[in-house]
Amino acid sequence: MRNFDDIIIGFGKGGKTIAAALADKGRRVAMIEKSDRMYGGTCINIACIPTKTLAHEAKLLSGREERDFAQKAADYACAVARKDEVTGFLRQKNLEMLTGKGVAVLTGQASFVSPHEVEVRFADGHAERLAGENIYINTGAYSVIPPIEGLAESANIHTSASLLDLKRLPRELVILGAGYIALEMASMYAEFGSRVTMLEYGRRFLPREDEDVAQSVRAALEARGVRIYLGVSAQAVRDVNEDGTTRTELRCLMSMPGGAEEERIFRADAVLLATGRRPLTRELNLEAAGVRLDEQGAIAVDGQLCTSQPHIRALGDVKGGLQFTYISLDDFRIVRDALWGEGKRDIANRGPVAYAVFMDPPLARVGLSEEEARALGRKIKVARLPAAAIPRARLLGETSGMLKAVTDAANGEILGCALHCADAGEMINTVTAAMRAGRDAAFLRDMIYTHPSMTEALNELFGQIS
Ligand SMILES: Cc1cc2nc3c(=O)[nH]c(=O)nc-3n(C[C@H](O)[C@H](O)[C@H](O)COP(=O)(O)OP(=O)(O)OC[C@H]3O[C@@H](n4cnc5c(N)ncnc54)[C@H](O)[C@@H]3O)c2cc1C
Ligand SMILES: NC(=O)c1ccc[n+]([C@@H]2O[C@H](COP(=O)([O-])OP(=O)(O)OC[C@H]3O[C@@H](n4cnc5c(N)ncnc54)[C@H](O)[C@@H]3O)[C@@H](O)[C@H]2O)c1
Repeated sequence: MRNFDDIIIGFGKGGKTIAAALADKGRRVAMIEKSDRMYGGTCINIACIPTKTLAHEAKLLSGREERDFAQKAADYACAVARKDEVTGFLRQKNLEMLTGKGVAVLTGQASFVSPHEVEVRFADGHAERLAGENIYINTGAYSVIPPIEGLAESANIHTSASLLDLKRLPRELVILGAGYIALEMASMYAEFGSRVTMLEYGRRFLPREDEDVAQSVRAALEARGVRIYLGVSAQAVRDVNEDGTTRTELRCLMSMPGGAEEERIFRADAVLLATGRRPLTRELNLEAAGVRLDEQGAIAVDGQLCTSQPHIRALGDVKGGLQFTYISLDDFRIVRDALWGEGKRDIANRGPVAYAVFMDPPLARVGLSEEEARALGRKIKVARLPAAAIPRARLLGETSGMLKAVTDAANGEILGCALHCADAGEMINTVTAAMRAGRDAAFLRDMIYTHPSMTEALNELFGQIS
């Protein structure tokens, strides 16, 4: 059995960053990653980077002259090849980053044998045990597969990971779900040339957003031909052979006004399950380590990410809560502060955390929505601006969307901001920085922004309410 100071399970954002930092301190570190296709973790291999690479390619292609489906499919295959190039490069860089620091990278599946011992099972079937003084769990999340009859037998069912590897552009893509993954995939595949249908179980589109923002997003998708159905429950799928092509039929129950339900069949060349992701703990044999889960099945942690075993910490998606790469990175900062800093960082003091959905145009938000602020009983001022009013949006020809700000009516405190416009994913960071620094609406109103930029729209947006 090999002994290490620190064992990291899972090559995710938080895990690889803490592995590198520990190695820099001269500690003996082992990184266990179950797949040689996953060095660098979910983000660079099967999530953020490949989706945004494809989304970028899709946008470039959508600006081209009219093409027939065969040409669009050929362009899509080239985009997938470019995506593979980008992820392959980053995967190798990530591996070299750790091995270059002397971290022992073991490619096998890890599970606990005892609180300080981990077994690694390699692809060829042999196993090795490692002992570690401290252990960091960073195993991420898995895609939820809803219990729908016939899913396992169908040839056309995908999670986000397998869809990104599909070399053939689907003519008809049906997406179950209308969350983050669904929005990005719907927007991107519609731009590539697929006919996209979203089937969402819930009855409200984007229930966490204000109605006007959700409507703006819906209108942008529908303008690309995306069909959106709410209150849909998929019952069964089956494959049918049509002209030598295997297509999939989804039998669904649709909620009708008045409470009735109607059956409807949707046909697809590919079906994406975008129905949520849950913490991946089931392969870890956590009972052997005495590590407890919370009610949601995530690893239970305290504010500094210690599990029920103080020498074992959990970072990223596996500990529940927000599932973003930058949260996993912030988890690393919390651990760094606990190990070598002042011990003041905590999951409760991250400050405002924004998100961006990289559809076209992107949607980004930080802080409270108008509905949330009102539900809290806050006296608020609300400002709205159509994206079409922004000179840069005009010159880009990207005039769909809207901007919205929510502030405290008495003191101008910025409570929240939702942006659905070109560059929203960049602009939101400016608003987040102002909120984090405790600056008010007048600060963003009077800030000198570059021109012509999308961000300068914050002058006008916050000018309406301060
Ligand atoms: C399609 C998609 C798009 C997304 N887009 C964005 C985005 O634009 N921006 C954003 O911030 N977030 C995005 N996310 C979320 C983001 O990818 C995750 O929140 C983030 O990658 C989680 O990182 P992590 O550190 O928890 O671990 P991960 O990066 O998930 O790493 C976990 C690693 O552990 C390995 N592993 C698991 N079990 C074991 C085991 N038993 N033994 C050994 N190894 C194991 C896995 O193979 C994996 O490599 C997206 C997610 C998806 C699915
Ligand atoms: N840009 C980003 O930051 C980004 C992009 C993609 C994903 N992510 C992360 O990945 C996580 C997972 O994304 P997601 O979109 O899978 O989850 P999600 O939780 O955002 O959305 C899942 C949706 O599927 C619906 N649903 C569940 N079961 C269903 C069923 N059987 N039929 C139809 N609809 C059903 C839910 O009502 C919900 O609207 C997100 O929470 C997010 O943190 C982030």
